[in-house]
Amino acid sequence: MDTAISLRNIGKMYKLYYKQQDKIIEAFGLESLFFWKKNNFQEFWALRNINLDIKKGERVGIIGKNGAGKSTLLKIISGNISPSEGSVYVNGKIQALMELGTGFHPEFTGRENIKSSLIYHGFSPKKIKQLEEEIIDFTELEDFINQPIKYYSAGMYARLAFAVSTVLEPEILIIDEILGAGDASFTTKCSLRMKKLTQETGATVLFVSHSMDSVLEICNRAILINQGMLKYDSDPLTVSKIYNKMIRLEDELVLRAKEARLRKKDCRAINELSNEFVPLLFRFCVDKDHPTSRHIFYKISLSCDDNEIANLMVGAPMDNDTNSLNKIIDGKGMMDWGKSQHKGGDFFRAYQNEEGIYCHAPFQLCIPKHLIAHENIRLKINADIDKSEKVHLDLWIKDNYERVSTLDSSQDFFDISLSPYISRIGGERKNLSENQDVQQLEKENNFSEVVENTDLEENNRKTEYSYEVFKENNSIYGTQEVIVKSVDILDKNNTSKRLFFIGEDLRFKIDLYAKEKIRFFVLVISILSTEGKPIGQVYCKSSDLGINEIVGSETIYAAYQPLRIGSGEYMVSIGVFKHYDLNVERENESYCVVDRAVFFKVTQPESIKKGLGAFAHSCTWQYKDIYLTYDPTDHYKSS
Ligand SMILES: Nc1ncnc2c1ncn2[C@@H]1O[C@H](COP(=O)(O)OP(=O)(O)OP(=O)(O)O)[C@@H](O)[C@H]1O
Repeated sequence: MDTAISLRNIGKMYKLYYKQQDKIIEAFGLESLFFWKKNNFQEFWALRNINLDIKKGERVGIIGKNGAGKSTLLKIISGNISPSEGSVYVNGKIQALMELGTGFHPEFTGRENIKSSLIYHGFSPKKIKQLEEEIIDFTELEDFINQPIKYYSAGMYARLAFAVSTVLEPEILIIDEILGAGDASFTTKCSLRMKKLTQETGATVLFVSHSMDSVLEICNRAILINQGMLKYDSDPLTVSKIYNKMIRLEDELVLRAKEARLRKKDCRAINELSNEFVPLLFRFCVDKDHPTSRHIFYKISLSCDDNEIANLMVGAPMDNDTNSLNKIIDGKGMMDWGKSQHKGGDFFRAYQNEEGIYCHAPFQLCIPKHLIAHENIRLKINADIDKSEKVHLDLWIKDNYERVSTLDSSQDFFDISLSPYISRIGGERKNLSENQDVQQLEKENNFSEVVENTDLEENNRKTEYSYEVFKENNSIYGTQEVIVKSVDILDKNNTSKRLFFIGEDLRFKIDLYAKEKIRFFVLVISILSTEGKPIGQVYCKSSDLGINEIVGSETIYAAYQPLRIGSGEYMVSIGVFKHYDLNVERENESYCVVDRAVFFKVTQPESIKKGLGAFAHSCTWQYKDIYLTYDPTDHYKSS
């Protein structure tokens, strides 16, 4: 039999206790105490519906964002925790290198730890002597081997743990992140050893790492775990491309969400994701207190002009993750959401009588702040509504839930315009958490992150990078006889983008507007680092473009073909000046300057592993009368 691991319908549910003492009470078996409310926890599915077969000799990389469920999966396979549902079949002796600090004694020296591990595994004294030297040799820790390992760095520890585990010739080797602590040359050494192990002894390797390079180097198969589900299973290159694309799309969304909010000189790193979104609190309810039947909900999403901007797979793992922007709110005994379920690959929950004291089934979806006033925001719901009663959809606006729609059983897909409602949230200054349910939840369940204080009015932006936005952000100055009406950043397909690769084509589209006739102006674009350091400046006179006068609207493009600046975040100032003299220090008189209020980001193509530096300069090589022009961006483009 060549199967090493087989997982069928694996799911892992953690009980999240509302109060710490509930956990302790259950752990000590004191549930019978009269004052303890039974079932005082939330069910949190960290993994669900995982089906996976791994053959002997495969080296499988497990990829996914933080909190995706990778470690939970490995712990289930290694037997550290048991699954809540499904079956695990493991064929072979497992060695698991999971967390630093496990397996070794901190007070023992490196050598003593090696010996005790080998003794534990029943090797003869002669074999121990031979393996001890082999391990020390592999770790290159000769100088430290007689020191207690409590003084070891994470990298040193990783070397020792890896070397010991691999000489034990495991049939299945599980490695979770630990090699990340080592340096690049050590990773290569480990990679070779793992390949040897799989080829010579048919060992199977499961490997978790955030480093895509290590996965590509070590593995011959990769799986992508996202929000507790197995999303892709293919060769490492394909899966790493899908993963990188997923990360890039999220990056792009954050950049766009961020851009409408950023003020002059306010160029913090993109790390406060949740600050860029407005939570919308919805609920399902019926005319009575509780539904009399079961109404099934599958997927709920928000879209803007048909682009999905938020989605919630109801019933899928982590659908009630309090750290998520989009989630159902399922306080037990408070809400009427049934348990998370799945059938034939579809996840769902029922809205049913759970005797929740709030008599409804609430959920939250987050909308990027700059889209709150958009005229085409729609809520899409896949559901199976029982015909015995109507289910209402309400949205929390000002101090109340307001009815947005009523869902009846004649359809299973609902497409509801939200714009009339959420534009009113735009005028709302109140903290959503003044909602009584949410307050109660926060109090009882520590769900403080369910809703946050959102200064909605202030973020009620019209469009991205428009004159109105610049003005509201105090990012504009000048006489305004000509104004920068809007700015967009386009790629070579004219798609609006904020995230570019070095060597890609980037074009600024600048819409100008003059109420009265203006005969001459100079357009200047200045790119700066987010610390304010000038990176590059270009300018152009209107007369050079054949513009003899401007009245009304005109569009001017500035193309960077190719973009030569290196990885990083950049801000852009765009100025329309009356004249532009490079030889004077003081600022030239301006019609309109958009000051450091347009942002974009540059990354390098994933296939390029070397750091490309701050600027992709071209150069001409010469040898005697041979001239050879080398443009690095030609190379990046083909990558
Ligand atoms: N003992 C636990 N109790 C409750 N929740 C847990 C527990 N262990 C993990 N979780 C939750 O399960 C989810 C998956 O966690 P896991 O550690 O498997 O993710 P991961 O993909 O390994 O993340 P990372 O890359 O950050 O290590 C997370 O939301 C985590 O908070």
